[in-house]
Amino acid sequence: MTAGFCQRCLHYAFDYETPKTLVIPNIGVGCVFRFTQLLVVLYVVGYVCVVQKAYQETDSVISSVTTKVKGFAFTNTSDMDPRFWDVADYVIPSQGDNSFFVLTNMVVTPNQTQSRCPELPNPSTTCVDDCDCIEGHSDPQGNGIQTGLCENYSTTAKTCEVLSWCPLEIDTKLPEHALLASAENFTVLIKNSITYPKFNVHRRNILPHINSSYLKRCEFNRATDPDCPIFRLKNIVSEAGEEFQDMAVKGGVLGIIIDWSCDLDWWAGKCYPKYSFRRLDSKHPVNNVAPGYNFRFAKYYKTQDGEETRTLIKAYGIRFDVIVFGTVRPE
Ligand SMILES: Nc1ncnc2c1ncn2[C@@H]1O[C@H](COP(=O)(O)OP(=O)(O)OP(=O)(O)O)[C@@H](O)[C@H]1O
Repeated sequence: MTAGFCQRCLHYAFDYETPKTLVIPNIGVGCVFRFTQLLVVLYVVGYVCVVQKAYQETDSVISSVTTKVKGFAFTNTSDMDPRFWDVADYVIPSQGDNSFFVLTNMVVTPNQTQSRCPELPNPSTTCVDDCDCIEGHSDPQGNGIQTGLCENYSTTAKTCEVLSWCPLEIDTKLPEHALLASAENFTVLIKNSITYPKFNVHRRNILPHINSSYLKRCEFNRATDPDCPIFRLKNIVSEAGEEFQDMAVKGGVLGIIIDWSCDLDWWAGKCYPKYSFRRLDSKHPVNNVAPGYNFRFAKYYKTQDGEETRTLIKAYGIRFDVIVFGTVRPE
């Protein structure tokens, strides 16, 4: 037992081992072997080194974006008094976080006061007498808090009365053609500064060769003015493959994508913004439930006798989100 153990130890310590080379003189096997070697070399040199440049360190972009929209519109419809619009009227809010919203269509309900009025008729608000209405009941889909009374909405319909801002908004009256159709000719200046902190690279999309007189008159055009940071809204929407007037009716979200991927290798040496545009809210061709983008806001007034009134606006429009991305590859 002990002798066997000692013998195994001696073999382990003093046996000499060497691999034996087997040569297979066969063209087919040789071709497969060389082809596999070639694939490995192509992957390492071609893809990892040349395409991916995996030998380089990379850094991600830090960016700041500001926008300024310009343009005027004039509306003269039967629903509203003739009205002139400038940027302070149609960009809501006036400053956004990497985005700006341009009002294109709306439902306006003027002269609302805090009072009582019959609800808009629908299966849950129609009533025959007061017993059908519950005092204090409020439905988030409704327009106010029920008073418990059943009132005449029209000569043919009775609905539960609500405490609310009356008269109530009737948003089925959304104009079929966008009210601010001329918003397509508004322009936006996008100022974008970026930093790659690891490599101390700073750039802005107003490139060094752009002077103020050029900035006053230029407009982005992929062929003729690819460096101009002023974009016409219609062109942004059409480059995203959409029709401005269609999108303006119910609103939507559009992405302005700025790619700052830089390669600072001496033979590449480029670090310019590349612009692209795409619609971000899903426009499903079949399921067209709840399309577009809208929200409500109000402007408040006081009448001469001190009563508070407001104009409610259900605003439809296009929100433009500026999305900046990129990585830098240093020399
Ligand atoms: N949306 C836009 N469309 C066209 N030009 C624009 C737009 N926004 C700014 N500009 C022009 O770009 C230049 C730089 O704009 P910036 O906002 O930095 O300066 P500004 O003097 O405050 O501009 P302004 O007083 O004209 O609003 C100005 O000549 C300005 O008129």
